[in-house]
Amino acid sequence: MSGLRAFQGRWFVVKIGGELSSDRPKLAGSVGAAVRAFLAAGIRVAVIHGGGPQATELTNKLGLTPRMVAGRRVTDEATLEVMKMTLAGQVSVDVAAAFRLAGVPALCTTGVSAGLIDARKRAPQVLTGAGPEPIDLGLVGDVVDVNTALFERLAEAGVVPVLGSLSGDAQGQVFNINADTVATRVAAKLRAAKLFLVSNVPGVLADKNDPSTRIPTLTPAEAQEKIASGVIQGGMIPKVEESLAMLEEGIEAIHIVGISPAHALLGEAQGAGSFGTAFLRAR
Ligand SMILES: Nc1ncnc2c1ncn2[C@@H]1O[C@H](COP(=O)(O)OP(=O)(O)O)[C@@H](O)[C@H]1O
Ligand SMILES: CC(=O)N[C@@H](CCC(=O)OP(=O)(O)O)C(=O)O
Repeated sequence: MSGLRAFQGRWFVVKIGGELSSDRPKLAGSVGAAVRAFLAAGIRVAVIHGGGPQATELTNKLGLTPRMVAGRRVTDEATLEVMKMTLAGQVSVDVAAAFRLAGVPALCTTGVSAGLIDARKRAPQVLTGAGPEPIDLGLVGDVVDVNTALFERLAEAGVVPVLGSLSGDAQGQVFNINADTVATRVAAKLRAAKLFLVSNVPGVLADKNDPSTRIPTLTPAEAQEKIASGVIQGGMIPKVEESLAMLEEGIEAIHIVGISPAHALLGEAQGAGSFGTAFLRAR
């Protein structure tokens, strides 16, 4: 625990993938317990959660067809309704319940609230792995600004802001944003000491089907090579790309870490590369 004291007064941002919210005791015993330890060490904590799997499941139940391009969801009006129901509904409440179980004072909402995350529509752009043409993802946003003053006030009040990855603009439009993207932007704006992307895999794997092949640390060049050679695929591509883009923006270290074992997040916070994959700015 003593190693954590070095981060007193700094921010840690923790992103949890949507699928982790379905097992409340597991989420409470891993991420919840780690966040409690961070707070006890005087660290400020913000949490961003996704809800991709739940959204896909509800989309299918409604008889609609989910469409993902390079790990991002093409979002029309009907899809945005589904994202509101899952991110601001089911997943938000399940995450709140897990943090209650862990004894963490989490205030669960979305980036739309009080302009915590200000966004605008993402212009069509070329996406890695999706061909040479620019892709229009519909009602998908880019983060324009983060209300860091409100994050600070919430932290001073002893509250952990927990945001589903919806955002909005001052005209009242709501946007869907990949939760990894929101987390990297929030961490950069808060000049976080650490960003943790907690997922269902223990880190970046040399063989994505073999959890024993975890790569402890990666330089930006090594990570780019692993994307180009196809070692890093699917949902891991935006995670790694967003991480690399933000490393130069003031975040000291970004860690991709699993939900198992329960002490993985806490252990990774105390020793980079010990339980996950760490991207370090200066190596
Ligand atoms: N080299 C790799 N190492 C680890 N995971 C990988 C790799 N390549 C692809 N993946 C896939 O990326 C997934 C994690 O991304 P994603 O499902 O988007 O996570 P989350 O929902 O937590 O954001 C893993 O479940 C895995 O199938
Ligand atoms: C634009 C975009 O792709 N948004 C994501 C937001 C949720 C998310 O990122 O959830 P996970 O962290 O569980 O993957 C989506 O619609 O799936």
